[in-house]
Amino acid sequence: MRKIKTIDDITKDGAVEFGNGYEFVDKAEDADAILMRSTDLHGYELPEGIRAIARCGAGVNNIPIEEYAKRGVVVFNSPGANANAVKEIVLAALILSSRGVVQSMQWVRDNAEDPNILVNAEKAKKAFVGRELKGKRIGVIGLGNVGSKVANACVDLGMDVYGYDPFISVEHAWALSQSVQRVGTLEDLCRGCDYLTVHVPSKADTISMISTEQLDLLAPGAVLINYARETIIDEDAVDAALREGKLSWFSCDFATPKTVKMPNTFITTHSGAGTGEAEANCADMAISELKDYLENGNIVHSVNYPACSMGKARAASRIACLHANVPNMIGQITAILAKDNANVQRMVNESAGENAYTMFDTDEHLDATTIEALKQIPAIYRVRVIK
Ligand SMILES: NC(=O)C1=CN([C@@H]2O[C@H](COP(=O)(O)OP(=O)(O)OC[C@H]3O[C@@H](n4cnc5c(N)ncnc54)[C@H](O)[C@@H]3O)[C@@H](O)[C@H]2O)C=CC1
Ligand SMILES: O=C(O)C(=O)COP(=O)(O)O
Repeated sequence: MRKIKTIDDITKDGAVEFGNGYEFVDKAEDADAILMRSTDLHGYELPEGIRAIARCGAGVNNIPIEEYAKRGVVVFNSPGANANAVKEIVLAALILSSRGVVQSMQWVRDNAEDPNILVNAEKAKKAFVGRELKGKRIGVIGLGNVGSKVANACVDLGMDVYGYDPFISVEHAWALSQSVQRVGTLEDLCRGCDYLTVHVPSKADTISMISTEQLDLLAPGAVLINYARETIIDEDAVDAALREGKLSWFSCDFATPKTVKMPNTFITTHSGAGTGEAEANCADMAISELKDYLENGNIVHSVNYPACSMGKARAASRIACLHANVPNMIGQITAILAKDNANVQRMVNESAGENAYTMFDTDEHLDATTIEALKQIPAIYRVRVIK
């Protein structure tokens, strides 16, 4: 029986299904793998037995992925599985930031006792006059799973859409409408925008990427939308821009001690991915990633190890080595296998950044001393006997 520990409510109704051969455990100490969402694992004491973590969702800034890589723990996410949910809430934010919908509804509630409300509403409505999105200029920062969908939807709304993403994938470049105009610098993107929306991960080069310098380039009375992470905007700069009227509105998904005090701001409860469909998509993807890794050693959608696949484990034995991406690893591994006279059927070696993965099938089971010798190679973080 393989054992799974869940952290966070993976779905609203609690339903998560791994199928035969798996059971859920209460303590991470008893588990082989963790299925989780947004809990911050920095400072968490990860038990030695954990081999893999799957984050149901896109952002992994809540997980110390490099530290875990060095401990031989593969971290997965579920790219794209919640992107449509985020796209839809960003479209809502665009409209709510432009049309006084919430304020007008509030007026109606506040005047519910007025017997002449129908007539008085006609007089009140001028306070809620907004502007249309059609023809306005929007800058989209990050054209990945969410950003590319948002950009295309804004084209469909008749907006003048500009995109900035120096690392755009070929897949997302293909998916982008030809009407989205790509620009080469953040400054060129921001210049003259009526709307700016951010869809980048939180990492060293995106922390506070929207600050006074960028806000000053926007059109007067622009709208800023942040459904990515709170760290991406400089909160003091956004607060000042709102108070000075440089920004007319700010919509974000992150209630921080500072955002909650900002004027002209709508804040949701980190609900960008909060649909039943997104929860189910993320859980399905994360569960199949964990199962393929635990049962076959295959790695799909990892954020700290390379993709690597040898299909189902059918040979007598399958071994996986998680190690540093340094020279002569294959030489050292095969030298140990040669000593054991092991016949390797297939071997795959892949690397990504500082980390690498070597997986091989052999005709017979390796003996314990061979496995121990593999573990003793200095740059090896973990050896898994999958079968
Ligand atoms: N509010 C919510 O519930 C949700 C928030 N998110 C956040 O949104 C982020 C984006 O999500 P996805 O689009 O699914 O991720 P993704 O990985 O598909 O796309 C991110 C894009 O940002 C680009 N990028 C990276 N660094 C950049 C930089 N310095 N400048 C410009 N572009 C840069 C990448 O090249 C990539 O195309 C996630 O990392 C997460 O933090 C994602 C899903 C739900
Ligand atoms: O996918 C992401 O990055 C998100 O922010 C969604 O997070 P959640 O699963 O709603 O905790």
